[in-house]
Amino acid sequence: MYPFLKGHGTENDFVLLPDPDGTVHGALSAERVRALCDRRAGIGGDGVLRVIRTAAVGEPGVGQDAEWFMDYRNADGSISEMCGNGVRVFGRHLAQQGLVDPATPVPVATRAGVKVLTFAGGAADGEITVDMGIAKVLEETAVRVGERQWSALHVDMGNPHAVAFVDDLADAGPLLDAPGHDPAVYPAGVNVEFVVRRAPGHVAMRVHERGSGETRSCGTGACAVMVATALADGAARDTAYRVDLPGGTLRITWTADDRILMTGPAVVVAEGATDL
Ligand SMILES: N[C@H](CCC[C@H](N)C(=O)O)C(=O)O
Repeated sequence: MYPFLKGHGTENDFVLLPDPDGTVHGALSAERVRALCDRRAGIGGDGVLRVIRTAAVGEPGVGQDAEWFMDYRNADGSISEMCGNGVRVFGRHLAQQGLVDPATPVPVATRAGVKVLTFAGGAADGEITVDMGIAKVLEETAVRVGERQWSALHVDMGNPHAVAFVDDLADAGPLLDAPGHDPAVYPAGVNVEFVVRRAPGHVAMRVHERGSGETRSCGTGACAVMVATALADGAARDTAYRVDLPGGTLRITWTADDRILMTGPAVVVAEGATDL
């Protein structure tokens, strides 16, 4: 048996695996990740967050400029560079375990670089703001669901996104299969977001995540949505956007120095042991 915890950020939920020195799970197989995320035969989750010291990772490009590394895996076992909701839950766990001090900014290493977390409350309460870094705005592309097609904007938040504005969030129907996309634009797959405007500075979205299917929320996706909307609106920098998702609300700002700040909740709901 080995320990796990369960947590979520706006109902994007994760299985956390404490593995500080990397000796519990070794390479952490895709098969184990799938078993853990299985909502019937396993614990259930949109992904796995392995909690490992950066010094124990040994992956190229994972710098030593943060003590902890978030080893993120999608529910299908695939690796992604970054998870916005996940990094807030990751930080909540570190603070609750007394492994970091929530009174000061907390750097977390990821495959998309170091993200710095700022806690509004203490270790166990209050929202968390993540400096998500610089958004890369790339080309116009398209996504297809069934017979429908929409133009979309390719935004890179460390992971790939296609943001499509729709008239009604139901237009995309039951997002059971991955929306079609141009493999030349997204050779490693893509997270697809459908957005409607609610009011100035206020949008609502649904998301089909690469490697996890439709989820209740996607932090990097909400950032990509905010960037696409702010560009379309011609919004000034430092304009705060409210992004409503099926699982909750995130607040996102594109700062004057071009960084994306995302603020939202993070909760650890359970802990246990498993031999999955
Ligand atoms: N499925 C995404 C990773 C998780 C992103 C999402 N859960 C978030 O909160 O950013 C991908 O393969 O790029």
